[in-house]
Amino acid sequence: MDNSSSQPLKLPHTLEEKRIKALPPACYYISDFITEEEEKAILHKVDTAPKARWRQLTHRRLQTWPSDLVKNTLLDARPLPDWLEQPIASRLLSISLSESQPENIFHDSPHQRPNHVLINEYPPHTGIMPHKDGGAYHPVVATVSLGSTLCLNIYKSKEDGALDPEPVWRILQEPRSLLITTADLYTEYLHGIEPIATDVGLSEETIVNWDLLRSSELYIDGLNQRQTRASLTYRDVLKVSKLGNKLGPMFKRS
Ligand SMILES: O=C(O)CCC(=O)C(=O)O
Ligand SMILES: [Fe+2]
Repeated sequence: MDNSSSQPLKLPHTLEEKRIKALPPACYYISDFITEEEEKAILHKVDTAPKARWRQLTHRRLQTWPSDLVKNTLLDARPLPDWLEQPIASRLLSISLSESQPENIFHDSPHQRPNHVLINEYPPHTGIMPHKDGGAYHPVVATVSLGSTLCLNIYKSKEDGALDPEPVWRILQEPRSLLITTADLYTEYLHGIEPIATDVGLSEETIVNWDLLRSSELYIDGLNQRQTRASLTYRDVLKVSKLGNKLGPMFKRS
């Protein structure tokens, strides 16, 4: 493969260097987490997965690896396939929290690593309603974006429980970036993606990770024209069924 076009990755030594300071602790944004070649190879794997792997929703389609959850439980306890393990999961686990905390971001999760990947595909005009991820996962969410930039909105529930339709914060996610959200952002706030073709009003004032972007100059007109974006969401499912290992091949999906 021709690697001449790709820049070598400059990964940070610690996540702390890439913390989004305007957000409650702690969220991190690494603009160049994978190379263009790695992005291409992963997109190829996503696109060529067996048809039965896809679940088609009204607008969005998704894959789950190694499988869907049943009653918040992972029944299929097989490890992630190699193309989801390398380079993303291993790289994720190789970065320390900070100079004084050599542990990685999954060090205090039950399996000390992500055991589940959700792949979502968003053509332009496609989003995801504001939601919380719920109790099935350890509250660390690592999302790698492929193919296109788009804006993730963070919302707060009002006193009466209704959703405040104005996002409190907006995070821009570039292709090949990694976004990690944890703690309060996971449990107290909602997140969603607007079903639009162009993100508008982008600026240093409105985008909390503006200073961490790879190419903020692309958005100085305040606009981002979306292409199809795929996201890989890595999480640790708390409950893994022991029975899962014993299920016969009939129950297993390739
Ligand atoms: O695609 C994303 O970045 C968000 C996906 C998400 O929030 C979810 O699937 O729960
Ligand atoms: Fe979510």
